[in-house]
Amino acid sequence: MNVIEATDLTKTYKGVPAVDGLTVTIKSDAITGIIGRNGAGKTTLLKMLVGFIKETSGEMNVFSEHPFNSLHVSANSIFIDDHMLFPDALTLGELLKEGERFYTNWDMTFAKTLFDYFSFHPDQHHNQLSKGKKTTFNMIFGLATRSELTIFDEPTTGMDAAVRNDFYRVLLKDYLAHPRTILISSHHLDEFDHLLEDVLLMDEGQQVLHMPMDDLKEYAVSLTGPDAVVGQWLYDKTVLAKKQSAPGMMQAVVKQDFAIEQAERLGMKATPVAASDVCIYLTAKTKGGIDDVL
Ligand SMILES: Nc1ncnc2c1ncn2[C@@H]1O[C@H](COP(=O)(O)OP(=O)(O)OP(=O)(O)O)[C@@H](O)[C@H]1O
Repeated sequence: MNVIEATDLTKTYKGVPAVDGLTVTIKSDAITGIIGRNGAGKTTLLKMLVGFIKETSGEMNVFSEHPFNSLHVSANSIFIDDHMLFPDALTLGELLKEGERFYTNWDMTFAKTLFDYFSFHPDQHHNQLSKGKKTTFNMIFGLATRSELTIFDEPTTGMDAAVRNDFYRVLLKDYLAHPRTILISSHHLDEFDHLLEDVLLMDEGQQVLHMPMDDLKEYAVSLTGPDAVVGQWLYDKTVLAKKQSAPGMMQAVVKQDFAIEQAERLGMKATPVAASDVCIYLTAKTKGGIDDVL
């Protein structure tokens, strides 16, 4: 079943598209990564899905309802990012109690276990926490809601490496015990690719690809060999990147839609390309790198 269905979805700001004609379906009970470079439109898409902002055009359904102003969508979804606002007057302990009051699936035992593990104190206030502690509390709150649609927008901002590892482990364990639809947006696919079932890669408000993580891992291959051999091989292939790897030798990253043994028989060395690198190649700008402008 699909929790999210969007057709030709567009959001513009002063005529400039942030999300640009996106057609996508997201299936239920899976963890999907929303990946893209800065400004790709990830946050804008996610905020439309939870009804925080309204689309400019196109159609969108979440739990078969239009999410903007939908009580059903807001009661069954949560959007977690590092700007989450909580009332300053309430302590962290009181915030957990409010969570329990509002969210029907709230798990207080789970929330308190994590609260203690990460050394929070019930009398602390959210606005007095450090940046990393704020995102850690937000993560606890978001997971404890057990919302049918749980969205993390850049969830590990400010967390140190140990807390980031803990976050991904907790997320996976909790998801396996309580499957639900989880979206995680990030630039850093390599950090959490082991959690994902599907990946939606965005660029300039549009979908670049949307596929199972396992397929993305095999999407491309790197071939290295003599210039003439690789050059000849590439003429009917989809080339993601190429460079001179040594004098007379070329390295090319190509879409893997051929039998690798064929390339190896011609003397090329084939090596796998990590899913995160595939995303980087597919969204690389053609203007060149920073070294070309400075
Ligand atoms: N409230 C707004 N007013 C005007 N432009 C906006 C607004 N929100 C987003 N944009 C623009 O829309 C585009 C997409 O922004 P968005 O925040 O959705 O991207 P993102 O993929 O989440 O980026 P990042 O990874 O940097 O957080 C950007 O060009 C951004 O400047």
